[in-house]
Amino acid sequence: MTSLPETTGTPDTAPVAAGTAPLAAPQGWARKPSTAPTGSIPEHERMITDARERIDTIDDRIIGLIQERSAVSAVVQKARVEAGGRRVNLSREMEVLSHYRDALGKQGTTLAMTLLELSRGRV
Ligand SMILES: C=C(O[C@@H]1C=C(C(=O)O)C=C[C@H]1O)C(=O)O
Repeated sequence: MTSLPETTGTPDTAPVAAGTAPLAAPQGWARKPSTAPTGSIPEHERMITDARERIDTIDDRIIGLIQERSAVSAVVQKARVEAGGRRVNLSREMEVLSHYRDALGKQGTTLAMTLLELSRGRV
């Protein structure tokens, strides 16, 4: 089976700060002429198909984790409401947003807001 290339070597851009999208591809991604025999599936097509299968598998895991997160969040919300509190706790939500922003940058905040909405509905 064709293995996916590792991303090696020094990127041709400096490491990007959190919240900044890297624009340039790492070195080693330059276009090469195809050496595939006529009529066969080109190497890059197989590599893309393999990589997309991996992406679909990763996405399934992410979706499962989001569902698990929502279920755990619902337990916390229910317990608080049953104890006479509010379902939403904004200071805790700020911690969640900071966690994602620190790890992923500006889009991390957007992602965390979507996760919170999936976990507790719109406020
Ligand atoms: C789960 C909680 O309840 C709500 C849901 C949160 C979440 O899904 O992360 C965070 C804060 C609360 O608005 C909690 O307070 O921890």
